[in-house]
Amino acid sequence: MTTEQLIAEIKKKKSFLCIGLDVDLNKIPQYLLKEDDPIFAFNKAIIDATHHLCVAYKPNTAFYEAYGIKGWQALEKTIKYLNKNHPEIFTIADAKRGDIGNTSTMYAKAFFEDLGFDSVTVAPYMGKDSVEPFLTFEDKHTILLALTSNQGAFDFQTKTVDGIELYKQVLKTSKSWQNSENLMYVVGATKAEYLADIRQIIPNSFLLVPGVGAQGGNLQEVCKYGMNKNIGLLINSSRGIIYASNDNNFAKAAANKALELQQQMAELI
Ligand SMILES: O=c1ccn([C@@H]2O[C@H](COP(=O)(O)O)[C@@H](O)[C@H]2O)c(=O)[nH]1
Repeated sequence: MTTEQLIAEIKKKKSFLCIGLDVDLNKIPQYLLKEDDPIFAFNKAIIDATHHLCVAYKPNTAFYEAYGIKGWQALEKTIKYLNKNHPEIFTIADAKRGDIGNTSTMYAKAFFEDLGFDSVTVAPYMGKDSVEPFLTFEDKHTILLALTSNQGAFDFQTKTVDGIELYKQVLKTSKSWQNSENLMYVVGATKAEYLADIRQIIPNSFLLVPGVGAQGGNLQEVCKYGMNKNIGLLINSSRGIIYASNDNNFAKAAANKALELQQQMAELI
């Protein structure tokens, strides 16, 4: 998907909501465990109930890898279902990859070509040659971790190196990489006070912002400092939406939570 198509979808739906599909078999309604593929059955119900309210879905691959081959098959079925039935929706494999160049190329092929995701999250720690292989894929997006939502972000990301905070160095340096127009960045909703500085460095890039909902990030704060002329934000909520209830009405409860966020977004656009 191109960035222009993503922007058009945001404007059409008046939503920049990304729903995280982080499926934990201990948290889903227990009757689904009787299905052949409970993870896919859960995802399908959530997608069917919420697709008109969001512009992106983000399965975190950890929640699939944890269930071995069955988990990976459920991930594959989920992305194929999305691409077939909702090609207008932006898909994010939250996999946080990145390695030496030839290995990164294989990661990129796995997520972009084999599975068919629009984007993948990548860690910047190994530098330019670990990220550039992802950037060579046309109309695919690499979402680089910049300033993450967790407490550990303060261990390294905000430390000063050569007179500049490391997360700012990641933003500045990555702009010089080949095909950097295919970059987006992760900034945690819990770090909203950093967004004005971040927008000075990358005014036009899209930001994936996790941390609204279960982690306590504030949607209005994020929008105040992080929104740009094209909105430029994908706000993710995972547990806060998909586990709104774990009874027979879980999909409806998820849709109600998604609607609450979408309505708040519509007022901010
Ligand atoms: O900085 C980051 C980067 C990624 N995540 C991921 O986003 C979701 C958040 O889930 P919630 O249930 O809405 O808290 C999850 O997959 C994280 O691994 C993040 O939280 N922060």
